[in-house]
Amino acid sequence: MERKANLPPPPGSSSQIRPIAGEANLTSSSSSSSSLSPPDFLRHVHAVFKRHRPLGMMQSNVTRASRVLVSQTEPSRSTASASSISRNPFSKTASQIGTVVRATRLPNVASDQRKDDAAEVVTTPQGDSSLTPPSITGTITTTHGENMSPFGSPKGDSELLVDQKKSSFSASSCHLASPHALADDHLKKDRLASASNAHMTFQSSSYADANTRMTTDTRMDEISFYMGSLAFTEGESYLNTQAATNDQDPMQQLHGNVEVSASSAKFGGSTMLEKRMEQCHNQHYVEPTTRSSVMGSSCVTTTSVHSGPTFQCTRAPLAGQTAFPQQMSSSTIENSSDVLDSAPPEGRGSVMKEADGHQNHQPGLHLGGSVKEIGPSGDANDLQSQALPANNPSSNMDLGPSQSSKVEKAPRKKKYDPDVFFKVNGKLYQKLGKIGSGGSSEVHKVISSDCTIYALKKIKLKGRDYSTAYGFCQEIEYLNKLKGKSNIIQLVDYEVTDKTLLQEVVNGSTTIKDGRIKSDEYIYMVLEYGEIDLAHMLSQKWKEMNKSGWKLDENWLRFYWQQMLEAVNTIHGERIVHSDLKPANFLLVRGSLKLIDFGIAKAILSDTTNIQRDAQVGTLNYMSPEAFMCNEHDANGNTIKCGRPSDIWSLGCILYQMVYGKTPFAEYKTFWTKFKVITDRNHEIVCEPVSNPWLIDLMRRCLAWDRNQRWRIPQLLQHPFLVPPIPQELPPLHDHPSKLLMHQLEAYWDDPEVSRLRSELHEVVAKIDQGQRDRSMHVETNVS
Ligand SMILES: Nc1ncnc2c1ncn2[C@@H]1O[C@H](COP(=O)(O)OP(=O)(O)OP(=O)(O)O)[C@@H](O)[C@H]1O
Repeated sequence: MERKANLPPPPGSSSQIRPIAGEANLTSSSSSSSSLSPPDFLRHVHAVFKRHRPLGMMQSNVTRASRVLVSQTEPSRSTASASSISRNPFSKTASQIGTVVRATRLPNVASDQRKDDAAEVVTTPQGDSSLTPPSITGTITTTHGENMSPFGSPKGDSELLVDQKKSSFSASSCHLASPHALADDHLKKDRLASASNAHMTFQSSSYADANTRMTTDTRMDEISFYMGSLAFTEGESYLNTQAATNDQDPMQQLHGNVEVSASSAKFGGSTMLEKRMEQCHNQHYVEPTTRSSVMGSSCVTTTSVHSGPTFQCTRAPLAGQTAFPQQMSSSTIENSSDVLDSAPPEGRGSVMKEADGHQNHQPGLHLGGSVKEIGPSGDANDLQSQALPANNPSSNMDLGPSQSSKVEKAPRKKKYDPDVFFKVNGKLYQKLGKIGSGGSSEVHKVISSDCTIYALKKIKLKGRDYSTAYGFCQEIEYLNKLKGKSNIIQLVDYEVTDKTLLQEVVNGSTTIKDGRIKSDEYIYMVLEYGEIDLAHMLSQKWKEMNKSGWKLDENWLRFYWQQMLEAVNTIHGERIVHSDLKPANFLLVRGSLKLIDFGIAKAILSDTTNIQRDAQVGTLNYMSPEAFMCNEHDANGNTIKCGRPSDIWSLGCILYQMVYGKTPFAEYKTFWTKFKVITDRNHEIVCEPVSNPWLIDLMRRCLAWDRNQRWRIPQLLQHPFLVPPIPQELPPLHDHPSKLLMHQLEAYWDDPEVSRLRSELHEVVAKIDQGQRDRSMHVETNVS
């Protein structure tokens, strides 16, 4: 993004994670923010206009393993099989899904072949991206002493977001609510700003940066800091569109502002709201409105110069809720110009909808929350019922009786700056930075109008043939199938912009055999956002270990290994083989690993049938022998197929990497040397001794050359490395620790090294026993 440099810096440096404030901090930050006097506040605003924010660190520096796409060896075969079955990737039943066979993903091998060694954990990561933010709980005390209970949210960052918003909200409510009860400084602020006719609409959210997360103790001065970038950056489109509202009906503008005030006033009292409503209706004047907005990496800010200071804040909807009634800031934006739709994103997808997804707004939801809250009568429903018909953006303006007499204007064509926003199904997502890219896609961190952070995967279709593009859509199918599975990244929304492809997908067949997509078409996928992937975590871990000389942390390993197994078990249970398991495809989301990237996943036709690939794909360092030889024939003339065991092999490679810091075939640098050694059944994988011999056993179970010898996930979950055997007989507690140790060592009876240690220990224990006997005899003698 060309405008990166103009954004303010993230809340912490790229290499630091700011500590998350606890409850006390939240409270105090709320109040501190609210106590910032207007001159201070404005000074901060001015000051930050001069500051710059490097966003470059949003993009990962860690080199990653990349998938290799090898040209289809037997395309006709797979095509044939595909043609005989339903190929609708959006079909819902397991049997239908099982019949889907994907077309060759990328026809051009050379152009898509990527570096494959990059994921070695010793690569230098972006140093600061490995920390997992703790989720925040606690209550926030508003300026009115209300305790706002924390929101538990299952969404990516929403816990943090919500808390931050509440924190900001408390600051905002102090301006609007119960003006009579306001502290002097608040009154001064209000007057001062009113005198200058400065209406400031403030919308704030916090969310994680790619590398650091904004803590909940963000103060008003920090928030104003972020506001600084608004005049220079992405907010331009807002600025323009918001400013364009000057030609709107003045009453609409007034009502828009009144509504904001009112919504905020809800939290503390309505006196000021009523006064303002009255003022608006009686005076029939309007100030020229100038607005600008920015969403920096940690804050969304909207300012508008209008009448009276108003701070407002949104709260992100939680899963299961439709929208927050307090979603006023986005509503305000929507009021005047381009809309950040406040409708909850869950469960929407364009592919099954009409192709005109862009116009498929849900106007009732733009201001639904606010309208409910602020009917002049005070009845939450009276304005809701006045919602204008769909696709009429001005419906959001329908805020009071005075409007009904106005002449309706033609709906304004909504514009947005594509450099700043992505639009998916009519919903805008502001770009916050690129967080990754793969062979066929780029992934951006984005923020929605409800201040939720998402990852937006954008797959470029231009130049692809239709069958390849159709294949891309399968990722959507799998993610839909895996909806609700806690260890799989969740798909929130998606859109296929190419109408022909869309039609193909809806029809469930690729009728267009030839021809490429010529125009700029994309597949957009809005995904739950992951803070860091396992590749980064590993490199961070190894850096720490190298620095401190620590040995492998077995419990750390167990913790994540088990989660990886469970995630893969989930997809295998759904008859899906991932086919591209590698550390970069495990994302940490709120402390748990989740599986991503089903771009080359395959459905298993039945439990007894393996997948026959139409292309060799995967990431070389993690590719199983059979993946290299897929579609070839073995010594008995059988076709070599890939299935669940192929994923087990990849898991074995990841485990090996976690243990040794490199993949088992890392030293073989070229494709051909890798191919040769991996497909050689006599090649012995070197496993250096480690402190826990079960670990070596575990790796061997996963990396058995013969796929039939590899353990399945249920077995792996019971492997003694994860579930250490409990000694049959526990020694009495008063026994010497050496005896306890001996009992524990008995669990490892088959390890020669352990049995040597055990016999040594046995001698020690015998001596201890003898010593104890001698001592007790001595005591007895003395006593007698
Ligand atoms: N939901 C997400 N949250 C955060 N980061 C993500 C998310 N999805 C993807 N990424 C980042 O983007 C990178 C590329 O995404 P993904 O693997 O889905 O794309 P791809 O084109 O299939 O890549 P590849 O060809 O390497 O498999 C990931 O490695 C990860 O770092």
